[in-house]
Amino acid sequence: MLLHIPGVLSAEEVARFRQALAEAPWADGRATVGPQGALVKHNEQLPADHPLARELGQRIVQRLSSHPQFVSAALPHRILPPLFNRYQGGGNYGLHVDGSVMAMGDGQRLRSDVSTTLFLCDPEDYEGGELVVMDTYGAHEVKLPAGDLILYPSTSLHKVEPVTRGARTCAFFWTQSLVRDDGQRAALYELDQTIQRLRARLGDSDEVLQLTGHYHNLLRRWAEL
Ligand SMILES: O=C(O)CCC(=O)C(=O)O
Ligand SMILES: [Fe+2]
Repeated sequence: MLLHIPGVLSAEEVARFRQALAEAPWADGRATVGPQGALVKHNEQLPADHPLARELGQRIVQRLSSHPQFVSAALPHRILPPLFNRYQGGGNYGLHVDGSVMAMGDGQRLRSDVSTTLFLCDPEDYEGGELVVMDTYGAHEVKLPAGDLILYPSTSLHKVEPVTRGARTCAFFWTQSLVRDDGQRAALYELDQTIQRLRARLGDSDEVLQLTGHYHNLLRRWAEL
């Protein structure tokens, strides 16, 4: 499931993030990639252990942990501390698949189920730089307003097209979901969203309560803790 979630950060928050990141010590993005990715990755990243990356990353995780739509879609078990990247002057990231098991930094490991890009610049700030995600229906080009995010299954091949004018700055991170299978997660998301709409129309009727029970019983079946 590819899902666009708008307005995760406000315009003021994005401006503060961008101001702080403009003065950050950007480094070669190949520092955090395996041998296959290193061949196709041409961007810059803020080092993961830089205090600014930690502080801004924590704010993003905090926001998302209480964001009903993100929680419903990703069913997060663990979120890898967000990283920040920048592409400019032809910078790009060729077709790749994200690593399946990642080090959390605190000794724990995380299985990447859901990949996320949170845009910190607007489409008119740069030329190119589309995130292209492949699925059985073909290639999906994603270029969102600042403050919006896209989530997509970590099982997908994807790439970032060359940025030929301006700069593209984003936060990106991986989530280990309670439910590893994308199809099961998508079914739970759609069921949850339908229940929310029914509840808004009918209140907590018996049927809404029963459907909520079905939702939790499916999650109970599929969740891995
Ligand atoms: O910049 C992006 O939107 C995605 C980055 C990416 O695919 C990665 O770092 O693995
Ligand atoms: Fe990637």
